[in-house]
Amino acid sequence: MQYISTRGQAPAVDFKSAILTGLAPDGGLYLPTEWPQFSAAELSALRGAAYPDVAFEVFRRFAGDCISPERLRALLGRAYDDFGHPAVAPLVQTGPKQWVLELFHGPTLAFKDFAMQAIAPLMAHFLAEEGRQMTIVGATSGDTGGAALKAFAGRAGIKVLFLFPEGGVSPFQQDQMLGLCGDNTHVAAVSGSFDDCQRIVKGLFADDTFRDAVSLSAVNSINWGRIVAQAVYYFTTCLALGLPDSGVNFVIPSGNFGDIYAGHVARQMGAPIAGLTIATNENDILARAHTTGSYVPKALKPTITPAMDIQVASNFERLLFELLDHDAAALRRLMADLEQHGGFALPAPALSRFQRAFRASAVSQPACRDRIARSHAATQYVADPHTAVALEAAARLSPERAPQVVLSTAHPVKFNETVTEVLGFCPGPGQAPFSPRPVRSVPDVIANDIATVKARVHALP
Ligand SMILES: Cc1ncc(COP(=O)(O)O)c(C=O)c1O
Ligand SMILES: N[C@@H](CCOP(=O)(O)O)C(=O)O
Repeated sequence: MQYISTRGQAPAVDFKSAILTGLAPDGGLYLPTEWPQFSAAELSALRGAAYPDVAFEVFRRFAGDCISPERLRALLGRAYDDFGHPAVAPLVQTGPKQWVLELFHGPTLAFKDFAMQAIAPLMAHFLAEEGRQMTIVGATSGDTGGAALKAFAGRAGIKVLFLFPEGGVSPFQQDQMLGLCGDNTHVAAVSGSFDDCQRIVKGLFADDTFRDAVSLSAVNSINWGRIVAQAVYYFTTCLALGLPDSGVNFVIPSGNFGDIYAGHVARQMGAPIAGLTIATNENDILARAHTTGSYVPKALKPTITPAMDIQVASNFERLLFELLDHDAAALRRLMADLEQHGGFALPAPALSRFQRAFRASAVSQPACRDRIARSHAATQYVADPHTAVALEAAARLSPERAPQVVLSTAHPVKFNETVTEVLGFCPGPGQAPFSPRPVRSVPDVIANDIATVKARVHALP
């Protein structure tokens, strides 16, 4: 299978190059030239299959020409060993037709573990085959960083540096990242926003000399491997719910548009998905773009859902490419407008496709707090604030025949301040009440500019 760049100015590559490279050399995001399919019979045959077996079937369709089935099965067979729930991605029923898909049973208590635990061994395998080394530089609003540091710790030939916005992640997330720093895993706080961190990472990729000198790669959801790994739980959910004829309605707390885009990929591959709803916080560029077609970032507002405090949603570029009928030149023009003029307007046909394929809802902080309280009162379910954003968006949808699944993207303990403020308590990872540690570590803070980050990367041990 070949992968092309959304910007249309880089050569097509295979799966191995796409995931080792991260971002295409023309600044675009890699996409497959076609959607591999699951037939109805192939899906039915997977009913009751274990999570790693479904993951194998999804990955094999994208990567089968780059890795033997035996090796792929062996790598994925171990990828979910550190998850704290035998179902890996369990469903908890919270209403007659509503389930919460708990994606926080991985080693860092966030949905990012699903992808990192799968792509880290895969990337290490490909890298060893090539006899190469690499430096991964990433941007995080709190969860990607922790999951990546955990998954890549101690991997030979791979250095990792994650940038996060100073004061823009929860205390638990910050402590977790600092605690996961080691010989090859590093973090720095940037005096800026997550969007600044993401802009710096893309800026590093734009400098060919730097990129080659450090053998730069990315494991944010700009990396195609992340999307494949995240598509898996949409399949396992549809399978667990019996592949209903009505399809499944998913509601997804969204920021960088990676998680919901993975749902779109699963749908394109044949998963019975009836609906995909974008749930945003008050940083609502995706919901505004969906309603009006105007994709214009506003000043960032810090919220109680910091992991979604994002204005420029990197994976929206992948969807845009499809909405524009794969017209890379048109996409480049819109991206140039975003960079030079602060935004763009979706052409009318693209907007109407976007509206047909997705629904969207923006949730305020009071509504999010209220939903944490109401969910707990009604069902005893303790939702983290990001999950609560999606629960609130789900409550606003008109009732439908299809089962509704809300993605729970982080354990409540990662945002225990807000949960405790609303409910008076917060469960810890083992369900015991959580008590915060009194002493917190302090990160290095670096300037919000590319030159500083380059120097930092060159100085990595
Ligand atoms: C807890 C949590 N929920 C939701 C999101 C949003 O997901 P995405 O950026 O894939 O849209 C993130 C960040 O990615 C997150 O960490
Ligand atoms: N919320 C994310 C932001 C980065 O998203 P990614 O999916 O592109 O890695 C985080 O927690 O870091």
